Amino acid sequence: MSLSSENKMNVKLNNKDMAVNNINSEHRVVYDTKDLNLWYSDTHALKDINLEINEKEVTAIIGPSGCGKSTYIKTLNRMVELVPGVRTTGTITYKNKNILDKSFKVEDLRTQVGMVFQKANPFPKSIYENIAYGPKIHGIRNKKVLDEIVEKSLRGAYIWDELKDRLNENAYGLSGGQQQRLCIARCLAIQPDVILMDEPTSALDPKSTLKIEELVQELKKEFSIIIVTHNMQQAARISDKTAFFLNGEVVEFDDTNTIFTNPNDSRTEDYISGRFG
Ligand SMILES: Nc1ncnc2c1ncn2[C@@H]1O[C@H](COP(=O)(O)OP(=O)(O)OP(=O)(O)O)[C@@H](O)[C@H]1O
Repeated sequence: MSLSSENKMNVKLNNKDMAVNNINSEHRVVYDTKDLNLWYSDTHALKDINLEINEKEVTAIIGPSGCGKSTYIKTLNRMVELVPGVRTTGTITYKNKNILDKSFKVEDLRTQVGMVFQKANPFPKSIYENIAYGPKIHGIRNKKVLDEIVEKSLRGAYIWDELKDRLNENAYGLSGGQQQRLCIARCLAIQPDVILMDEPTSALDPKSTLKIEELVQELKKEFSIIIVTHNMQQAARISDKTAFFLNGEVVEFDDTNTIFTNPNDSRTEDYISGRFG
């Protein structure tokens, strides 16, 4: 994994730049979802979802409360199956394998797909141990190697300079925004292919939010990122593709620029212009 230098904070956020990015990009599909349905017992939460998510892009999932955004993102790492009574049909192909197939080992997925939650959830351990934990579980014991992983991961999450002299302090002593970037660094330490983010900035102030948004723009050079957000401006600023969910269905999935400037479906237009949701 080669992480970008901390100095590269030159982020292009306006629609024109995004359009140029989209035209120039030729990405392979990282997740191919076909005819996915999901039920929580009797609740039909996802209905006939078909989505091709490209690698090394930011894909935003938007839609009103209860439309199935979190359910979908948690299906991508099979976290959703921890809920009793969940049933799925259809397929999600990741690296040529259907991850919903019973024979697919969920552990294989967890080493390749990291997740960042709405509320930062560091372990009650030192900053260093938070990052070293995953690599240690995967058998890395050499202190020098762990030191390198910790530094690289914190640099990758643009938080090395802030934390390099505090590595032995408890992570609970960090601000909310710092804790969230620490959690992103913890994801990077397992060298994932994909980072799932479920409303990662909804509990943060505008300054911390901006830092995470800038970080996402840098991370997409190395990783595929799927982000659930309630924040329309955020989706418009940072994503390449946007999927609009409503009542468990995908109403529209397209280049973010198209979704926000020229949507096909009147329901998309109504939602992004704030007429409901
Ligand atoms: N653990 C669960 N058990 C039963 N039903 C659930 C569970 N989690 C979600 N649901 C239902 O599935 C549907 C989709 O919920 P989900 O949390 O995916 O929506 P969301 O779009 O992420 O909402 P929000 O924006 O409020 O987080 C809702 O009807 C919800 O009540």
